Amino acid sequence: LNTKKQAPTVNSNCCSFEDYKLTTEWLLNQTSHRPKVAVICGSGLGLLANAVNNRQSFRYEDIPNFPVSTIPGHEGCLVFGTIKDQCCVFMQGRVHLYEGYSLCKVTFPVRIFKLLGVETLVVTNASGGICQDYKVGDIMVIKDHINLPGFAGQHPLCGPNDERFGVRFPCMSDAYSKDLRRLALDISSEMGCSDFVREGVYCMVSGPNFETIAEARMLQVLGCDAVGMSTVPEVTVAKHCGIRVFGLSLITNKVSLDYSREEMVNHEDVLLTGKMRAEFLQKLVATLIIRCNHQEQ
Ligand SMILES: O=P(O)(O)O[C@@H]1C[C@H](O)[C@@H](CO)O1
Ligand code: HPA
Repeated sequence: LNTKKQAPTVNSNCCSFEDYKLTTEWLLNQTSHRPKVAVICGSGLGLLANAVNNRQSFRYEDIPNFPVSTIPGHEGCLVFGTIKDQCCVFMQGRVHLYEGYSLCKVTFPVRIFKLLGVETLVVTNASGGICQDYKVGDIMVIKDHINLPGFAGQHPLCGPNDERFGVRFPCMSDAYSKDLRRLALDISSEMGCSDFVREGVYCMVSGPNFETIAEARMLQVLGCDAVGMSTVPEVTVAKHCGIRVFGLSLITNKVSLDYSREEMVNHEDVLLTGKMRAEFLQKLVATLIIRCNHQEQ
């Protein structure tokens, strides 16, 4: 009698191991770069990849199985190259749940990075500041996150677990590397920029609308310092498969917590703030990449 339980077919597990393998092999055949660090660039932050030398770039639509960005500020290019002697790969733009992608597709690139041999993932995003001390243009080193869609079952690891990537019940209490957080704060201080670099908790909402005031107040009570529409699924999948994670969130707007406030947030302003902090962010990420291997894992 076969007692092995039949795994349910669920939407969230739309990619098979063969899909991941096919994409990885395609990339390995196209490039001789073998990155150890991957960077995901958030809204308006694709210019972080400008630090890369010996570039080789692929459009997402040309990579088999790769999800394609549909949002302005997400160029949709996978850029391989080097920063000093560190081989790295940058995603210029990501895809989001609200674009209609399953979380399996949203996190597809992370598992490709794993199979390519990536050991460290740097995630970046644009977010709204909930913490009252935060100002537009501040950079928040992500200390921890709240997976709000995950509470409602929108979780990238729902569905049959593939042990080739990780365990069924991964620990998330140390999702963001303490060593890399400390390194980023040291680099910021060396650059004389500590006054606008903070550490805090990022909360993911599904979007695409920005928060109502009542929702923003609820997030404040929950302990969120910043709110955005990405990152958490990628971090969860990276941590599941043993990739070390570091996260940066650019505060592009202050979230309204007050009914008398008349400012309205929009995506164009989010992208503009990215441009304002481009130079600093690029230097911070590049220096972190150069120095990250000298840190304990
Ligand atoms: O990809 P990220 O999280 O940086 O994008 C943020 C959240 C929304 O996608 C968009 C709103 O302006 O920017
Ligand atoms: O205020 C925001 N809310 C959610 N996502 C965001 N991304 C940039 N700003 C915001």
